[in-house]
Amino acid sequence: MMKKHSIKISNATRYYPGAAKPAIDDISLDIAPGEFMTFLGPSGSGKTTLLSIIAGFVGLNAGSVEIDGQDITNLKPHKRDLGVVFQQYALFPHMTVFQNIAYPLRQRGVSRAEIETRVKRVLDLVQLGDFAHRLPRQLSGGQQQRVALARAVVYEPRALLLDEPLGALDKRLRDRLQLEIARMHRELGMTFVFVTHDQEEALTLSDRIAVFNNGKIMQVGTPTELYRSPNSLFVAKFLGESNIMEGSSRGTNVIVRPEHIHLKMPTSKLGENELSKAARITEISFAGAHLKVGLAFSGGETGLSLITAGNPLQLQRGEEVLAVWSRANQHTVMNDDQVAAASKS
Ligand SMILES: Nc1ncnc2c1ncn2[C@@H]1O[C@H](COP(=O)(O)OP(=O)(O)OP(=O)(O)O)[C@@H](O)[C@H]1O
Repeated sequence: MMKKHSIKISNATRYYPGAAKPAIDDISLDIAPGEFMTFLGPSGSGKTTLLSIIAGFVGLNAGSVEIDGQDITNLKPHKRDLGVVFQQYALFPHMTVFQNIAYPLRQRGVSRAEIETRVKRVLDLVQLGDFAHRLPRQLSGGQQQRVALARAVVYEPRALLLDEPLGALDKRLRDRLQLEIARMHRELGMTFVFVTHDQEEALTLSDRIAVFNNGKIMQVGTPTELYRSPNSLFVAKFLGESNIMEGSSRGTNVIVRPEHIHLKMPTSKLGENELSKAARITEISFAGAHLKVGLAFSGGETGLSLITAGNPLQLQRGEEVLAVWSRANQHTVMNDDQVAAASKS
């Protein structure tokens, strides 16, 4: 188990040359020692820029980065002692797997015997023990990326920064490597900062997720917190499907997750803490254990209900129903611009 390190970003702002608005707009974030932190957000929202700021590849116009309380804002990348893995594997093509992984150790003047031990250990960690003498071109994409992971952790950096490391892989391989990355994080106990635009990947892997939009972090929280209590429409939409309705006060919206919407006959009586809206069924589709029921609410919004398969009500497309949910399962959120404005401190 390695020593665990914290990363602190304070009021970070970065303009790319000539840009009218910042790629990173006054972001502050604390990453705890040993935490698996994911930056999640749409393309262009600033995830890679913030990761590159931590790595030292991109500078800041304002703000600071600290590791364990030490200010590293002006430290050169190679002095930061951070492991980095990008989407493209960037292995040395003429070196074997062993030589690739040994490279950062050789550069640091580690002894031959120690190199032998450490490379073996990380090869086992990424389950490539039998591939030490192959060249990168003799490996699959997934295997190459495992070599890149091994090379990034072999010198025991203070944290591992991963920028869409699974982005170039097909879905099946992606799922497998996700599990391997989760296992590596558990076994190493190291701080991981992981960039993705794939919400499922973020929910599977992360201790906490920072949701990016337009150079700002909209919300930071555990997967459960973000899913159950999103603070904005943006976060609600980005993490799964929701029913979104206008709230009772101005500038607010009410959201309810599809699994919390029950369907009843239009004349049904409501319980004390139940709320409802009239709706017409636009679609019914089978999704394994659930039926997915598409809805058109009376107010014009579209919605979705997930009900356990079996269809006891014999629902039909075109039918008028009552969409019902309990008060405890609805969340009132502010509009996105109000949340973004409030996040500035
Ligand atoms: N080297 C650069 N020069 C100028 N503008 C840049 C540069 N790199 C990124 N940008 C801009 O900064 C903003 C944030 O980009 P960034 O790559 O950080 O987003 P991202 O969330 O990582 O997106 P993606 O998921 O597509 O990688 C974008 O508007 C992008 O066009």
